[in-house]
Amino acid sequence: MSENEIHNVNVISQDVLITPRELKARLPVSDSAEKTILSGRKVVEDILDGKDHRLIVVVGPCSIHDVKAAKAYAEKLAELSKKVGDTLYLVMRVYFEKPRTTVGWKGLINDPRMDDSFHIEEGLEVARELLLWINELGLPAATEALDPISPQYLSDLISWSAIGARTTESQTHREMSSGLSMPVGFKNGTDGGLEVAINAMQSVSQPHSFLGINRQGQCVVIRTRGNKYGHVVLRGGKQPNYDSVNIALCEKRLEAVGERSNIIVDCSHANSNKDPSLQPLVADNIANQVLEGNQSIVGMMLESNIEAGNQKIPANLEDLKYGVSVTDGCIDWQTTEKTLIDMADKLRETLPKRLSSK
Ligand SMILES: O=C[C@H](O)[C@H](O)COP(=O)(O)O
Ligand SMILES: C=C(OP(=O)(O)O)C(=O)O
Repeated sequence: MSENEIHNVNVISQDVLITPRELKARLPVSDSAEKTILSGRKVVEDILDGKDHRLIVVVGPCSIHDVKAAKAYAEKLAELSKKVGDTLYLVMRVYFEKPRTTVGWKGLINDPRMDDSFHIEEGLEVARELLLWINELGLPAATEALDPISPQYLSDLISWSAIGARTTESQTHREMSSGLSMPVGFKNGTDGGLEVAINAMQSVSQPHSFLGINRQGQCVVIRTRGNKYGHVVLRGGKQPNYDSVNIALCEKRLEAVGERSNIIVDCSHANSNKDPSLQPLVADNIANQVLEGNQSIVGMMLESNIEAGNQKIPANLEDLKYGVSVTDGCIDWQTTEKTLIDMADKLRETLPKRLSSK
């Protein structure tokens, strides 16, 4: 029997990729980017440790598809950060990898030209260049860690990572998270199940040994220390789960397993019934819960872009509308700015007091 009959039956081809070391040598971390990354991780850790009174706000496009628009968005967010930074710590959502319910465009790394040509090496390079640029602007970056190999190429530039609702239960993602250098938020499951996120937190805080790649691109056994900065991100399921009852249930579950009560609320996805225009209402509800004395909400997430809504990827890419999401619908810039300024104004006096009573 020839080897071809039992090997790679469904594989068409394999392309050797640039190594993480080569890509990093081509696009090294500059001093100013490093400063942003170190301080970004430190502030997020301090908030999770109850040492910084601010709320973490992960805000930005559902996915990045246009680098020019992403940079224009980042410039606006960096300006806004100066206005609300005493109360809200803004981290830009820079999501390059999209987990799909069935099939669809999987993001800028997988298919940077958005034409099913899947130039993944180009995608990694474009992603790294953009992350460097955003960090050099002084804005920390957040992303979803979906592919277990891509962090070797990019995660040195990330200050906060999410594990998505579709992968929180996956052992591979928990192992990877146990070795990531930044705090990691675990979404509840798409059905609303909280246990998967609670279990994930318990798993990632422990050391793991698993298969991965090193900087030279070799297959290695990675042995990790465990990540002490896992936390829950409530994103809703069959129903929204940002209300005070669901927050209290989550607090009780965390307490029962001996985990710190740190909760980020995703105002989008099932918490807004996938209607982006509802996100400011969810954000306002969160602000009210904090005003009323909630101690465990440490942040929130908003899907926001330059323009509102979303668009299908057109056959002719020249027909793409500038600044509009090609995945989930987003709120526009004006709404984002108003939502965050209102929230900061509302919480400016309360948040520092909350810290002293924690
Ligand atoms: O945030 C993005 C989407 O909700 C997620 O990637 C699933 O998208 P889909 O259901 O359109 O595939
Ligand atoms: C896919 C996302 O969210 P979730 O995993 O909650 O569906 C996302 O935030 O882009």
